[in-house]
Amino acid sequence: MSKQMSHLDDIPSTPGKFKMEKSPFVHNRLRWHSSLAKLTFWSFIFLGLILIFFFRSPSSNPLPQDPSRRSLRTYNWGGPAWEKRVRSSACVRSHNGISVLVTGAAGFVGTHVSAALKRRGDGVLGLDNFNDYYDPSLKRARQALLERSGVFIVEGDINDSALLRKLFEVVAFTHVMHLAAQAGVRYAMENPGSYVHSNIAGLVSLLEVCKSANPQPAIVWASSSSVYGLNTKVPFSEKDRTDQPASLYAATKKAGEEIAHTYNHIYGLSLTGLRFFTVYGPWGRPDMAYFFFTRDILKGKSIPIFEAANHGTVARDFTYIDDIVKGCLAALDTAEKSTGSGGKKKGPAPLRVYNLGNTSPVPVSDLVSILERLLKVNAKRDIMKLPRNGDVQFTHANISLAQRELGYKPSTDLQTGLKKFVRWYLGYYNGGKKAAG
Ligand SMILES: O=C(O)[C@H]1O[C@H](OP(=O)(O)OP(=O)(O)OC[C@H]2O[C@@H](n3ccc(=O)[nH]c3=O)[C@H](O)[C@@H]2O)[C@H](O)[C@@H](O)[C@@H]1O
Repeated sequence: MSKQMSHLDDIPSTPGKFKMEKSPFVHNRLRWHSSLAKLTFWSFIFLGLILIFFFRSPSSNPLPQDPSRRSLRTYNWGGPAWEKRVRSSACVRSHNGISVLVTGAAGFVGTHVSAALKRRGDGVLGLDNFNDYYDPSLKRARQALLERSGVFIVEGDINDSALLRKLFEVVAFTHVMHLAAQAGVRYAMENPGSYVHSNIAGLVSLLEVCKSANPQPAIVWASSSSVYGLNTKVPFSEKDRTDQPASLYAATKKAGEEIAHTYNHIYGLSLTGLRFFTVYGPWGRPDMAYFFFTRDILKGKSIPIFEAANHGTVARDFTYIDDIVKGCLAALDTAEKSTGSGGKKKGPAPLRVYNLGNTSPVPVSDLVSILERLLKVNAKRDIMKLPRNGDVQFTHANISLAQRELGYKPSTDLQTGLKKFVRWYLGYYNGGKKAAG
């Protein structure tokens, strides 16, 4: 050890009592030494903080309360028992049946489509992240319903590529019915990130896995009537312009249609987008107007009814769930195979888009009148100007393409459909006594 070092070692530990050496060399060494000590000290503190954070991290404590951080949730999957359930649920039980991965299976449309597929003997495996955009207990009740008919819902996110790859490893799905999405037009202004997460990143994650699967599945997925945005030509036909979305929700669905084009073009994936028009019915979504109007009419709360400028009517082409389910099954049945394999395109594959609507728009105020009659309660109407929150004034589907190519023929008018909804609602929420989310 050098002399100088031993001298430095003799420095008193109380800095205030230390007399500075004149030599600049000694001065620098001293500063270096004390900075090293400080650095070590702070590194320990920092490491300690990281360890504390790690052990309290969301893996064991998901953050369902914060919707923008839903992606941080982790799910348990894997293992022989889990694989057995996956295989058994996806097992085809009818001659010429198909095996379908249904994403968003605990959702409104997902539950109905899964049940219908299972009923006719197809293999069905559900996937859902059970997020808390609306009351998750409703999703759990739908899950219980599906479980009773033999459909297993894997808990996980479509952004989890490892999980998706595992599912395709366990089952050679012939089809994917992709219904997992962040829905709702107005909520996009509150939580834009969740739309990008589910409707764009999630879609790409799913298509990436589908493109590499061998065999590649055919994919049918939920687009939306909202892609017509500010289009004023009615009824809306698939050939009309869709480049003026009025909400971020609509923009992400439109982006989905363009992304579908790319994966079809490069990888030969068979892709069918279905533009749903305001789907309603039993087991529906509590964020939709017909649902929370029912809840609030029963509670005696006033309901906001939007109207356009100059008392202009706001109307929707409300479409009953059973008609939508028939359209979904027909889209799956007519989807030709994807042509690629192992991520390589072998030839052109179909790329389709269909309107699934009811072809008869109903003003929102008429929807409220029907509900009043069915519930036998007068609504407290609060007529207000259509807020600038992404809503469009009206929707109206031209369904001739779906009629021709899918045999789609909606047969439920709003009065009949709402009657079925109200019957379910009163039963499910115990005559309105149980709280509706
Ligand atoms: O078909 C579609 O493309 C879309 O249909 C619905 O969106 P929307 O038609 O806006 O359905 P609701 O939120 O149930 O609204 C229905 C009607 O009630 C009106 N409304 C809504 C809320 C409210 O407080 N007051 C009110 O008058 C809306 O302006 C709209 O005309 C779904 O929420 C979307 O996920 C779906 O993609």
